[in-house]
Amino acid sequence: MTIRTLDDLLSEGVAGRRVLVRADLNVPFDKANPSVISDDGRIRAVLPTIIALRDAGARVVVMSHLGRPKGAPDPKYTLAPVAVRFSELLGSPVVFADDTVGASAQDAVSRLTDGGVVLLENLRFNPGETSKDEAERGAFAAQLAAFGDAYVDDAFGAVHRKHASVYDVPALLPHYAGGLVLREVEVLSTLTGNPERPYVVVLGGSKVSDKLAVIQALLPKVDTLLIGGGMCFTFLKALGYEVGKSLLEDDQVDTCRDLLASGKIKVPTDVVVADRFAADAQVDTVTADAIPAEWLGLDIGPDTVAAFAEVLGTAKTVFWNGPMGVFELAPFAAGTRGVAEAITKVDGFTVVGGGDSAAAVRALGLDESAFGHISTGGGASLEYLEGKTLPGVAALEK
Ligand SMILES: Nc1ncnc2c1ncn2[C@@H]1O[C@H](COP(=O)(O)OP(=O)(O)O)[C@@H](O)[C@H]1O
Ligand SMILES: O=C(OP(=O)(O)O)[C@H](O)COP(=O)(O)O
Repeated sequence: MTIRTLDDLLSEGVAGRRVLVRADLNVPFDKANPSVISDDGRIRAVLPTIIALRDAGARVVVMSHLGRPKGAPDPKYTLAPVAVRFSELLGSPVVFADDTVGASAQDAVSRLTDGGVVLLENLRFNPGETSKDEAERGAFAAQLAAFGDAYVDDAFGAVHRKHASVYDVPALLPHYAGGLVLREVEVLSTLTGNPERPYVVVLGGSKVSDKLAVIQALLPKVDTLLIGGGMCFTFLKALGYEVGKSLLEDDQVDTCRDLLASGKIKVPTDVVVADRFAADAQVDTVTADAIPAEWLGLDIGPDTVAAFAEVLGTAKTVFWNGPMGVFELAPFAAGTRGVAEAITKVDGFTVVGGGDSAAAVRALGLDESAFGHISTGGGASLEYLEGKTLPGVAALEK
């Protein structure tokens, strides 16, 4: 099945046409200063698509989610600061609509002139975006589709979500893949064929339940899986250790025990623990079987970094998603830094995927060019590597 691309749309001519672009502007904010964007990589990643459309005279309507609000407006998750940064990077105005499909959005879209850009408020403020009910999703999709004459998906980080803006809108409009989606899929496809071995996958981060589901499918394809970050504690619990107040998916402990039986998974042997989730917390490094009851694990320890680096030293293909610890706070950044540095030394093809993982590479001042590819999508990359059909890609193929 062929996918029509942004270039196809541009060659059809877009001057004066309204083009609805799904972007993934789900950027991280500074933990100490929550109104400040700490990494604008995802905004930069979609700029070529927006610039091409703007310069061709399209009327561009951009839509995105931010975080995981619960289907209702929540000021904590407004895209307003993203619109400001977006406009700075674009070098031209971005009109922010302070609702998604309501009066403000309708007004902003109706006032668009050729080459103008509107950003709608967070899609997830509307329950229809993420609903499992097809009719509810479809109704929201119809409201969004009314804003466009064509649809471009350049939200690689969200193509694994069967959400209205990703899956249902393309069924209602002529649809095209943006350059970012095409490039990401092209690079990741080199890992699904016959990756050079040893093939090592490193997983961390905080979206524990999402990722535990992926591990099962990924295990047969990889030689070694290194587990750090928030997800390691469910595995440590499966080994019979107490994990204090660390992130834990209690109902997944049995699954983790089964996964460990594969013999391919390495988990931390030491952990950096803290008495609370804060940069000025009391901090200690303990063996993985000695996490104090009231404390929480916020990074992998130095012995684990050394053991992971040894495995990575022999790897020929590496995929890494999810920070090894809370790298945003200095006392918990060493694990992520150590593993990232080990990956930069790999004599083979390396891919880093995920909004926060890519942000970590930049925040820690690592050389981005030392990685083979830095993907904007963590969960999306993982599901692609797992061999799953991605709803967003399937919708573009139809
Ligand atoms: N031990 C831990 N406990 C709590 N949060 C963690 C831990 N280790 C890493 N994290 C957090 O995980 C977040 C990133 O997770 P995730 O969204 O899954 O990664 P990505 O965006 O790269 O896919 C970071 O903000 C980091 O602070
Ligand atoms: O941040 C994202 O994914 P990632 O953390 O897996 O890279 C995407 O914006 C998707 O967000 P979601 O996992 O809340 O659907």
